[in-house]
Amino acid sequence: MIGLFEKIPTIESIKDFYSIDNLNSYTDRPYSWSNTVCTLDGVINLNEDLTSIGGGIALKHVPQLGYLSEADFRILNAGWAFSDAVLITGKILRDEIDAICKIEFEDLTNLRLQIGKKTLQPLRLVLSSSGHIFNIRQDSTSIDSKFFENVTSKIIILTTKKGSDYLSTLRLDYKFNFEWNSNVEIVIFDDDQLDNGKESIDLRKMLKLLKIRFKIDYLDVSSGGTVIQQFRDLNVVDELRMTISPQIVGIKNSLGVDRPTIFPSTCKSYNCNNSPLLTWKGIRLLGERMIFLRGIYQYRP
Ligand SMILES: NC(=O)C1=CN([C@@H]2O[C@H](COP(=O)(O)OP(=O)(O)OC[C@H]3O[C@@H](n4cnc5c(N)ncnc54)[C@H](O)[C@@H]3O)[C@@H](O)[C@H]2O)C=CC1
Ligand SMILES: Nc1nc(O)c(N)c(N[C@@H]2O[C@H](COP(=O)(O)O)[C@@H](O)[C@H]2O)n1
Repeated sequence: MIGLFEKIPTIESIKDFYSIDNLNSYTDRPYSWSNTVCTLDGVINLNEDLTSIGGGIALKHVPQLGYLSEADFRILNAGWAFSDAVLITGKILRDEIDAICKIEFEDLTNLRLQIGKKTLQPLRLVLSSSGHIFNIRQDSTSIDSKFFENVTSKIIILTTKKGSDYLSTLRLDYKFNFEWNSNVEIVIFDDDQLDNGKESIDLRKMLKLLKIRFKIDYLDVSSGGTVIQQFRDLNVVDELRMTISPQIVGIKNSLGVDRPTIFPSTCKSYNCNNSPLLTWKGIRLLGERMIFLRGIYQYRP
């Protein structure tokens, strides 16, 4: 259960840490885990620029510590390798212009095939009620998006009628300079549920559709805290997977703007009798610095 990771975690160590043997999916939803790297104070994006979060949170550019971020990225990819689909959000695509969410290690795509997956890459799912899934500069007449460049593995955009209408207007207003081909599918949900005055997709309905229509048995939720928290409050996330980066950064950026966190303050209020409890299934330490956690949720009425 407890162990050390190598500087570049080996495929054997990864299988040992993340194996999904003996974990059954459900009839009406996928088995799911969240996948996050955060600081000790729970921050998941320093919000200082529009680059990958590995740079700041996972200490990518700190002298002598860059290997921590490389290991974290490999573990992130490993979560994707064991999944049938990866869920991110429009917010992520707006905040991280480099986000791609594709497995970048050949031994991990091989591992997928060994464990019976039919494709080299999992489906990529984008949740966005508004359809705002691009970072559009004000002065721009075209849109760049690494995520939508050369789409060779399937992307599903989970949105509302309003979001889909917005995406249609974008197609007319902007000259798309990326491929928007038959590998991209838009699924429209009823927008009858309101959250703080904004349309919000019913996540239970979404999960049922993912399971029944898209045959997704294992779902990696690589989204931010807002979505993970909704999953937890609905008791539909089975595991917490988290890399803890050894730094404390404060919940506001240098301009005083709030940073996103893994546990947002809008979370339902629990007490010690009904809070979701975790059992640690795996704990790994890397270089006396970074901690990798894998815990199973126990929900209590
Ligand atoms: N460090 C890490 O591991 C990760 C960091 N991030 C960072 O976290 C930030 C995003 O986190 P959060 O602000 O918590 O946002 P989030 O990624 O949880 O997404 C929130 C957005 O998703 C959409 N959404 C959420 N629930 C929905 C629902 N039920 N129906 C329809 N649409 C829904 C809405 O557009 C909402 O604005 C970004 O800055 C990103 O870079 C994101 C993922 C992982
Ligand atoms: N757990 C974790 N570790 C990292 O190092 C990360 N960058 C993230 N971020 C999430 O992963 C997705 C983007 O990955 P790519 O940079 O495109 O490969 C996106 O969901 C990020 O927020 N998570």
